[in-house]
Amino acid sequence: MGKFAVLDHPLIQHKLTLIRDKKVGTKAFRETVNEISALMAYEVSRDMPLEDVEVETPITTTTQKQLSGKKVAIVPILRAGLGMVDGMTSLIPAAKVGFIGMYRDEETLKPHEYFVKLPGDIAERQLFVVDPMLATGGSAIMAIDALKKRGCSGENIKFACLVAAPEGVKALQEAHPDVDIFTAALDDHLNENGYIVPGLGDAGDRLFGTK
Ligand SMILES: O=c1ccn([C@@H]2O[C@H](COP(=O)(O)O)[C@@H](O)[C@H]2O)c(=O)[nH]1
Ligand SMILES: O=P(O)(O)OP(=O)(O)O
Ligand SMILES: [Mg+2]
Repeated sequence: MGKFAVLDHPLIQHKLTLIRDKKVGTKAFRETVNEISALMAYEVSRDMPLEDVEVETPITTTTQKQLSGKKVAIVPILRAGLGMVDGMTSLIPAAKVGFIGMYRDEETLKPHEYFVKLPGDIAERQLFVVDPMLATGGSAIMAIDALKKRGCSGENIKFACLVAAPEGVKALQEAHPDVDIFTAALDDHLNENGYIVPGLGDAGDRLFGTK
């Protein structure tokens, strides 16, 4: 089974509390989602492999560490996942970005894929799939299905969200037990409309000012 981690760094917790407030407007919501995503990138990338490299400092020659593993791609699930991209790339600037567009049917809560655009070498990369909300888990499961269909291995996929519902974590772990899951908060439950409680509402609408 992949790792499941709640990233409880105080700065992450504090910033997440700020954006749960329904009075927070689009600008502050977007900026804070990016700040949280940067802090999460730091934790999510913690086990990236290193190799020794020789460096000549002004004083001497020394053996130090540099990143050695697979190149990274960040894969936001549109729209809401877009809000996490700038924060992630602020820490991993060389990452490529792939896009999976998905919306949830409001009645059935089933995800519908409407767009996929990925780097050509996606199967060779370490992937960070991002979506602020893991609710039923349907969108994340379908996005990871789409990546596996294109040759990506679950061991190279990490899923990061801001708020997860227990129902979504269970569904994602059952569907993709090889994928690590990181969240800033594990909330209580889903309501009858498929929204996370207490949650923060519809992340896409709050990020882009729609509805
Ligand atoms: O409280 C919520 C719940 C869901 N969303 C949006 O839906 C998908 C995730 O839903 P799944 O049921 O896990 O497929 C996510 O992309 C969000 O955009 C939300 O914003 N707020
Ligand atoms: O999952 P949805 O339907 O909320 O999509 P979006 O992220 O575009 O708001
Ligand atoms: Mg939405």
